[in-house]
Amino acid sequence: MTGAPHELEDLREDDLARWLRPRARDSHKGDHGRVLCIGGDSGHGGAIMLAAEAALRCGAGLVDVATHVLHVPALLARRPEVMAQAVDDGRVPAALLASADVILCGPGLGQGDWGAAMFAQVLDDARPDTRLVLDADALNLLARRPRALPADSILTPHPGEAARLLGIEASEVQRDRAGALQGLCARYAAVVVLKGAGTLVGATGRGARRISAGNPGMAVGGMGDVLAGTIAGLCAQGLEAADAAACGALLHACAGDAAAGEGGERGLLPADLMPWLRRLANPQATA
Ligand SMILES: NC(=O)C1=CN([C@@H]2O[C@H](COP(=O)(O)OP(=O)(O)OC[C@H]3O[C@@H](n4cnc5c(N)ncnc54)[C@H](OP(=O)(O)O)[C@@H]3O)[C@@H](O)[C@H]2O)[C@@H](O)CC1
Ligand SMILES: Nc1ncnc2c1ncn2[C@@H]1O[C@H](COP(=O)(O)OP(=O)(O)O)[C@@H](O)[C@H]1O
Repeated sequence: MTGAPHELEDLREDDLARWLRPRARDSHKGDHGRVLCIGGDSGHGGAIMLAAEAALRCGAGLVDVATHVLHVPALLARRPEVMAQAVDDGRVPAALLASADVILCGPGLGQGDWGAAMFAQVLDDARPDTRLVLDADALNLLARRPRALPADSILTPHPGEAARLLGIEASEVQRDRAGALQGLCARYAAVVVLKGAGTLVGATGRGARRISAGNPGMAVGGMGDVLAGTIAGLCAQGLEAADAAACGALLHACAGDAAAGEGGERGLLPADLMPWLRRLANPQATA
């Protein structure tokens, strides 16, 4: 993000090619990063599955998942490429934390003891150079007990979560989305993606970016989980935090529009975005 703090840059689909360059012919999976997805408490297994699949479809080299024991068979049946580990005691295996380039924490995590313990473990024990993407219940836990975050952490609140993080009402966030974005970046010293129609992406001291792609068909449970996985997958491939957040939000919104173009907005499902994420993540191939 290069703009002065007061500038607002509108991003369009063409901008994807700025960040999504062709791969080196001799690259291997280790070059494309390892993402650890943490979440999916009882009743919310789909959230972490969608996030993990999105990370893979955006090109992450390796994806681990730490989730509730109940969800492991379904996850592996749907996506055998994911390396899933059951966590029943609220402790993520140390080896998983140590090997992650990016940790996505929050989709379906819940706010009970199980999720809270893993969230605290991530903040306490992740390597200092591991990038964090915090979504959904990780944001709710952070709002309940604010803590300093590692540099360049990425937060992906919807207006309800943004309101909890700022201690205000969601209607106030929506009345002044740019102000709320600025407030979140400053309060948490993080890169922030404020979701919703006209998603805004910001980071302290830099101009915000706005994404007008996306459509109301995307207003359905699980769509934000796909976004979080998308951003984590791009981060793992070496994009800087602010660029991974902007590129991920743009890619996700354009995939939502492409998928809606096929069958309409109403009834659009988060999983419908997966083939489009892949296609749009290779802009040179589709140009
Ligand atoms: N398949 C799965 O496994 C799925 C699992 N999921 C997982 O479930 C977990 C909890 O998710 P959740 O949806 O229950 O809680 P959350 O999103 O905080 O909503 C609660 C309240 O917040 C508000 N609010 C929300 N959006 C708003 C907006 N745009 N603008 C303004 N306000 C907004 C709104 O309050 P209201 O305005 O109705 O008072 C709403 O009722 C989480 O971990 C997630 O990953 C889901 O992703 C679904 C699919
Ligand atoms: N009307 C809309 N226009 C554009 N994008 C939307 C619209 N409604 C929702 N979205 C997008 O869909 C996603 C919804 O995320 P979120 O509310 O976190 O859902 P969930 O928590 O169920 O996964 C966000 O990326 C948001 O920007």
